[in-house]
Order: sequence, then C-alpha cells, then structure tokens
Amino acid sequence: MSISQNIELARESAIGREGVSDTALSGALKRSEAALDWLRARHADGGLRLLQLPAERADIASVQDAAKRLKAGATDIVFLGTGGSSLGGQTLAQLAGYAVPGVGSLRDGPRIHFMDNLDPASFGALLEKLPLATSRFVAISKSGGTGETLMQTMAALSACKAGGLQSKIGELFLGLSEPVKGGKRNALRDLLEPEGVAFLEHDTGVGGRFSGLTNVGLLPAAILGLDIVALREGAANALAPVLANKPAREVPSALGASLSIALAESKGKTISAVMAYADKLEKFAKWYVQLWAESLGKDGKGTTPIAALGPVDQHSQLQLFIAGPRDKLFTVLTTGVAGKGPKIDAELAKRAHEADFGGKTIGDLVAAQGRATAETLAKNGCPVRTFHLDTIDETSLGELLMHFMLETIIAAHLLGVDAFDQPAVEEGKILAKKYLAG
Ligand SMILES: O=P(O)(O)OC[C@H]1O[C@](O)(CO)[C@@H](O)[C@@H]1O
Repeated sequence: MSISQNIELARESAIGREGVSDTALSGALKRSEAALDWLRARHADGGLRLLQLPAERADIASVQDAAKRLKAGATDIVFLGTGGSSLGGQTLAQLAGYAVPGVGSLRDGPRIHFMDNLDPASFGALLEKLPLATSRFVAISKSGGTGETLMQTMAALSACKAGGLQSKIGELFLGLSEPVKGGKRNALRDLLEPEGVAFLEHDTGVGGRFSGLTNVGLLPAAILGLDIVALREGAANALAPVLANKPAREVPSALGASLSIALAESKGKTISAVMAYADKLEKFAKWYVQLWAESLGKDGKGTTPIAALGPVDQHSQLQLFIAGPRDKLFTVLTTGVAGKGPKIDAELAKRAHEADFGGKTIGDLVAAQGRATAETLAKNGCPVRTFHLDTIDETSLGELLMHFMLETIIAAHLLGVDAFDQPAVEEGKILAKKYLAG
C-alpha cells in the first residue's frame, strides 16, 4: 500500500460530540459487510468491469499505440468530452504536469487541452489560435450522444475543413465511444466514422465517472508519458483488501465509506470536504466531486462533496470549515513533501521577520500546514480523516482513484442508492435541447 488512511481524528473519543461514536461506526461497518460480499461476488463473476481493470493488460498496447500515433508531429492534443469523459484523464494528466497551477504551461511536449466545459468564447478562441494542421482532437463520450461533446466535435471538424484539412481528418481525429449494439445509434460515431476517423472502444461495463482507469483516462496518461501499467497496479493495491476477505474495519474503502455515512446519519455531516495539500491533486479533488455527487445524490440522499486545495484554501474556505456550520466531514490529503523544494536562506528569513523559515524548505512549511490544518479542525470539534501518500506517482494515484471508487460504491450500498446511474441530470438535458430547437 502506498497510501495510508487514518480516521482517529474523526472519532467522538478524540474530538468530542461531533465525532463518530464507536456504536455508529460499528453499525455502519457491519452494514458494509454486505457491500463487500457484493463486490467480491462481482469480482468473481465478472459482473462489475471496474473490478477487473486492475488486472487487465489486454488493452494496454492499443492505448500505447493510439498515444504514439496521436503524438507524432503534434503540437497540440485536444480532448473533447465532459464529466467522466474528462475528469479522470485530467486527474492522471496532472501527475505529468498538465495544468499544475502556475507551471502547467511550462511542460515540454505537445500542449494538452481538456475542453471539458462548453463555453463559446473558450472554444472559439481555441479553434482560432490552434495550429490546426499539427493539432489532434480526441472526442470522448461513452454514450456518443452528449450535446456538449457533439457541439465541440462538429465545430472542430468544420474548422479543420475550412482550414483545408478535409483530407487529413482521419489523421487529426480519434473517437472513443461505446460500440454500436442492438441497432442503437451512436451520434459521435455517425458523425466521425464517415470522415474516416478511427475509434477506440469505450468499455461498455464502466460508466464515465468510473472510467479513469480505462482507456478514457489511460490514453491522456500515455500521451503524457506516464506508466499506465503502474496506475493499474496501484488500483490493485486498493482492491486487494476487499478481495482478501478481511473484516470491513480492515478494508480502507469500507472504513472510509462507513465513517462518512455513519457521520451523515448520526451527526448530520451532510458535506464531505476533500482538501489535498498538493497542486498535482487539484484535479483529483474535482474528479472526486463528480464521482461522489453523481453516484450518491439520489432519492433525497447523499452528501455534498466540496473540493479544496491546501495550503491556498486556508486563505479562502478554512475560516468556514473551522468556524462555520458543523455539517462537514473533512478528508485531508498530505504527501511526503517535508525537505522538498527550494531551501530558504537564513538571512532572508530574518529580514522577512520569519527567522524559523531559515534553512527550511517550502515542502517543510507545506507539510507543517497540512498537519496543522487537520489538527486545528479536530481541536475545533470537526471530524477529520487523513490520507498520506509519501510520493504522488502512478502507483499511489491509481490506488487513490480505486480507493475512492470502491468507497463510493460501498457508500451507495449503505445509503440504498444505485451508484451507477444518474437519472436526474437527464431532465435538464432534454429541456436544453428543446430550448435550442425552439
Ligand atoms: O461520456 P458521456 O456519455 O458523453 O457522458 C458524459 C457525462 O455526462 C453524464 O452522463 C451526465 O452528466 C455523466 O455521467 C458523464 O460522465
């Protein structure tokens, strides 16, 4: 295991009445045994594809090949897709420097653009400024029918055609969507295949928000030079305790889910705030928000996820976190940054009235801040669980993603909701299409 979870600062015995009682936690852990049995059964019968992914290697070569083809001669690679068709990829890409606050644009290699939000100004500017002949477009949609992705793809196609690149569309574009089956139409395929665009197949058994470790997330990761097998190996580390038939309290994902739901049910902690102390985990927190929200928010149930980044959000949300309503469970993620980064000159530190900064590294301060935030929250009666990753690499990130996917599935069992659908978002989509047509 390359990550460790600690829930001690979320217990009533440690922080007082706002913490989880032993009785409530034990009750939820007991109920989560059924979820673990279900996961083990689905792993054995292959009924939940997500659980096969950690051991899957058959698709690695096709992802590597596609990455190599896309990268050849490319100045820019544009990912078209939204929600789960983008966030997993962004999370992995950030490990290789994509969109790391402040320094993402300094990365070597092709520029990477994830156009996950639809905005006419951004997309218009992108198409105007991109060197289209050396750009590649990857259109990702499990269903093939998401309006935002179709709009982006059509606009990009038209721009390339207008730029005299009609004969090159097959080289410039790649699609990633479910295969057509049962006569069901797939709009993305209908749009791109007649132009000679090849497709990678979206795993039919893995929903968008759970697809970060399929080719949806692994393709951008491979383009950015990450070790995609190590991502899967990391995921196996999170799955191993589930499969090892351990009791729920020894399975980190079951313990996390039980803590969360026990605190929601017994102490009204209806908000789950994740605060990561690493720029490279900023997208991870956004990915978590979609995963938790779309999987659990059903039938009047669910808890509301919040993403925060440390230390910067100490200067933004922390006041509310510590002194606002007592409705949150905090998850603080720290990494082994002590001793890392630029070292501070002692003389300069004195002149800045911070003599104690002298001889310390930036990582020393960030490590101290992560620890201090968790302890301050706890001292103020706010339940906190901590995660520590010594290194943020492919193995630990793969483990982290799988941990949270398992935790979400187990939490859904505890709440009695279906983790894998999202019926409520369909209503707005239908109405938006009606307004557009009218
Ligand atoms: O991959 P698709 O089918 O384009 O869907 C994109 C996103 O839209 C949703 O279906 C609904 O918002 C998400 O669940 C999904 O990740």
